[in-house]
Amino acid sequence: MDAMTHDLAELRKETGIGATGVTIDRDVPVIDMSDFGTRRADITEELWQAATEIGFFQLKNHGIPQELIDTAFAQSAQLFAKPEATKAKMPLKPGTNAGWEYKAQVRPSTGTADQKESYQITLPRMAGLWPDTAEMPDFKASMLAFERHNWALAMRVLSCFADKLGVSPAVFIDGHDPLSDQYQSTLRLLHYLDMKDAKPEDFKFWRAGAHTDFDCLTLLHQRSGQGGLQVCPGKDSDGRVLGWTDVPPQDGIITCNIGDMLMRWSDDQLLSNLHRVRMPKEGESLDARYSIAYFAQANMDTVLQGPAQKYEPITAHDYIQMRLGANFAGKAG
Ligand SMILES: O=C(O)CCC(=O)C(=O)O
Ligand SMILES: [Fe+2]
Repeated sequence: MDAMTHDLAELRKETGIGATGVTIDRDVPVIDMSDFGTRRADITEELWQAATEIGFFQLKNHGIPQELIDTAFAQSAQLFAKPEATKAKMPLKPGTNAGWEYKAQVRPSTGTADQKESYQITLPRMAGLWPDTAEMPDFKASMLAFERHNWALAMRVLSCFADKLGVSPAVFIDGHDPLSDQYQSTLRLLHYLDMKDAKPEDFKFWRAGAHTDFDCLTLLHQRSGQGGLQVCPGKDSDGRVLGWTDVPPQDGIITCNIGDMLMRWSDDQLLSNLHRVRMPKEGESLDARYSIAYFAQANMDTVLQGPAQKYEPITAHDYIQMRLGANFAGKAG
């Protein structure tokens, strides 16, 4: 096939959100958060540009101690290494974002389950869902500390967006108040399965199928050498063929994306775009992959409405219910 027929064939095959698409090299901006107190205005401009143009950015010198991140990953690996019967005592109740699940998340974009297990922490919903303290004495304290640090960083980023939106930072900070029983931000520990003994056909699945996040802002911690995250800034998509960009993990860097809730809350100024986790390619490590995501999601009773009032006001609770409903109807999300 010559290049042009090949391109056309590729174009026909690779359409739709769940398809492989094409790979495009491009940079996801890395934003330096150091000296935030004095550099706030500049940092705000950089965050705003990235969030309004592609919806993805990376943070360095973000202030979360590396030791806390390493401990959270070590505790996560210990948890996932426990026997299935132990983990099954902490089952995820669908729609709660709390507890453990194994290959239970089916993405509407692909119709198949993500090749992963996850354990999710949503603080007001954790009764009976923490691992046994005798077996994992440091788990809960490490996760609580890590969760709070992620919350604080997320609020710092949201405060910058508040400045540009012309609203008080309190709109976001009170809207994600962690002391409220309405709090529904989530720390999600992720374990993508080892592919060393996998069959060739297993590689046609996704570690995480293409989706946008429901929340306001996601902070994603990755481990270097454990790549696979790909992002798709909408505006570069070529017709219906989507262009995907690898975001290789780097030590000390947190990858962030805007979620659907903040897109609505900002009257569509801040962009929630597609991302996914692909299988390892030939020559890449077939080991398990671990990542940890913090989803800053407004409290259930927070009313979402942007400054330009483009959409009707809606509580974050009703918004999530609406999105879950759309998922069951087979739409992307
Ligand atoms: O594990 C990753 O790299 C991405 C996870 C993700 O996008 C999600 O859980 O929403
Ligand atoms: Fe995601």
